[in-house]
Amino acid sequence: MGVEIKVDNLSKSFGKQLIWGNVTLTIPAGEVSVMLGPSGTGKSVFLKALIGLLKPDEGSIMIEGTDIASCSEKELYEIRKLFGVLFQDGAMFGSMNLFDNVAFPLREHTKKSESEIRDVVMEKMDLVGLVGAEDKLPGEISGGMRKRAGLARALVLDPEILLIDEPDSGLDPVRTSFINQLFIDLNAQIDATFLIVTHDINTARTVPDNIGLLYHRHLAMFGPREMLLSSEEPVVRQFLNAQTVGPIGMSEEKDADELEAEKDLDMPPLPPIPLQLEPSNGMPRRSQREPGAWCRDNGITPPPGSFQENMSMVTGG
Ligand SMILES: Nc1ncnc2c1ncn2[C@@H]1O[C@H](COP(=O)(O)OP(=O)(O)OP(=O)(O)O)[C@@H](O)[C@H]1O
Repeated sequence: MGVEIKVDNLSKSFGKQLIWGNVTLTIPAGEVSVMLGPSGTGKSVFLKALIGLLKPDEGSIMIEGTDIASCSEKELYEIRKLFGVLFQDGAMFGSMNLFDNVAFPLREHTKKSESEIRDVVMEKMDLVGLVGAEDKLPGEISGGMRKRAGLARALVLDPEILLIDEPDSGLDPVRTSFINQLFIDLNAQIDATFLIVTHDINTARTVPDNIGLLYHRHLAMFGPREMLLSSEEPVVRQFLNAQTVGPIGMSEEKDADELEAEKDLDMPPLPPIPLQLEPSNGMPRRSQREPGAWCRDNGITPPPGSFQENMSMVTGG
């Protein structure tokens, strides 16, 4: 289950404004990947390109032999059936209760009977922990519950790829932890390919198998979590450790004067790499790797104290 997304040399501009160029990466099948980047670097534009809502100017996006960037509307319609999308606010219809919101894609895209629809909806409501809330209106529930309902709706057509746009927006740290745990538990159960766009450094450090970083109109790096968390590359290191020293400034890149002023400042040492979040039932996910395996296989010594239980969260410096 889960399919690979192979992106090659992708570029997108609006008018004269280049959003990003030469983006090349393979999002592995069945794994959880996170895309990070400062505000305005085009993370949402990237998600929209993946589902064919925005056409890139150059490059290809191959999914199961179809190039999303150049295929016909008919092919796009077919390929979109592989996707589930969770938008930032859950994108619920305000006048429909949660049951009808979650049932909506089934009523639109399948010929299932109402009793079959009820079974699927209740199964997905159960997966996201919302059984009992079917009759509630979106306006009557918390932001966290709305996201869960959006997730249930994204799951009803049994997607092979789940795209999730800023799941932590508007959520407190506890709700964010719960929803992160839900993603890991879901990935273990359905084995779909997950791509999560987020600003939350703690999510990026603990949840995914892979991390990507969009910065300054290009993809700075994409690879296994341990590769980025042990990277000395200044942009990656600054962003993933939420530091002020480094090339990223308040409004994207620092200018020459700012960089000159901090040239004698050392970047703080890399913090330990935390353990990756595991499924709550203790059964490993198919794509889960042993802690430290990537570092060991690549001859990298992880920062001291890495992969220990009960490590405190990164708070930056
Ligand atoms: N349809 C559009 N037409 C013109 N410009 C657009 C369009 N969509 C996005 N942009 C521009 O593309 C840039 C990247 O936007 P995007 O929303 O993808 O950034 P982001 O990285 O997701 O930001 P944030 O983290 O703040 O959500 C912005 O400058 C935005 O104004």
